[in-house]
Amino acid sequence: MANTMRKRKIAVLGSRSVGKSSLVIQFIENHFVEPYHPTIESTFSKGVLYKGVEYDCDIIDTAGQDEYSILNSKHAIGIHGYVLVYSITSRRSFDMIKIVYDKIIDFCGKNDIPCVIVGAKTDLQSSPNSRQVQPDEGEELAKLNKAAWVETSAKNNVNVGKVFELCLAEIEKRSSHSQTDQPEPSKCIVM
Ligand SMILES: Nc1nc2c(ncn2[C@@H]2O[C@H](COP(=O)(O)OP(=O)(O)OP(=O)(O)O)[C@@H](O)[C@H]2O)c(=O)[nH]1
Repeated sequence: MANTMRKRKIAVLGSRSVGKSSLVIQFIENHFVEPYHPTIESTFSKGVLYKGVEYDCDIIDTAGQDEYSILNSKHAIGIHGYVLVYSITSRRSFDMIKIVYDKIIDFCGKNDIPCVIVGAKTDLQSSPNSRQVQPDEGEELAKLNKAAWVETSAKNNVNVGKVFELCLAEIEKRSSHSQTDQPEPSKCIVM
């Protein structure tokens, strides 16, 4: 029988401890992990039915980045879409999104990429003064970068599935003109 599932590779990036693994694990395994275990790198696979099409998604949960991290080429080459995560309780992690986004754009030599910007840990906003990034700031950044945006709580399982649906939508929006399932090759040369 022919394999009709479309393969899509999605990389999840952002600062340390913003909730990348928790988001991915809630999506894949439907539970929340309270203790913090720094990620080295893990890849998860899941079949996702979106708009009547079955996608075989590889989701790459990366180690947290900082200003000085060099973008790993395997997080840019062969990747169809990106999930860039900040915590709504950390202004610094929000600022990091712009840095990581620009690194990907530079590496890929494109004007924009299929991307969802995610404001994580919304359940913490009930504690006084814990929200450092307002929803309209997230939305504005996404608009500027032609990306989708959503706020989530992995803890309460809010909007977790939506992140990956939005990512598939961003991927499909850009690939609708080409019939290929391969991401566009990077235009840069790695010396
Ligand atoms: N309250 C709350 N805590 C969360 C949420 N998501 C993650 N956390 C907590 O935040 C901490 C870090 O979460 P991780 O998912 O490990 O973060 P990460 O971005 O994968 O971290 P690195 O592996 O260092 O890159 C853990 O203690 C989680 O339990 C959330 O939605 N709400």
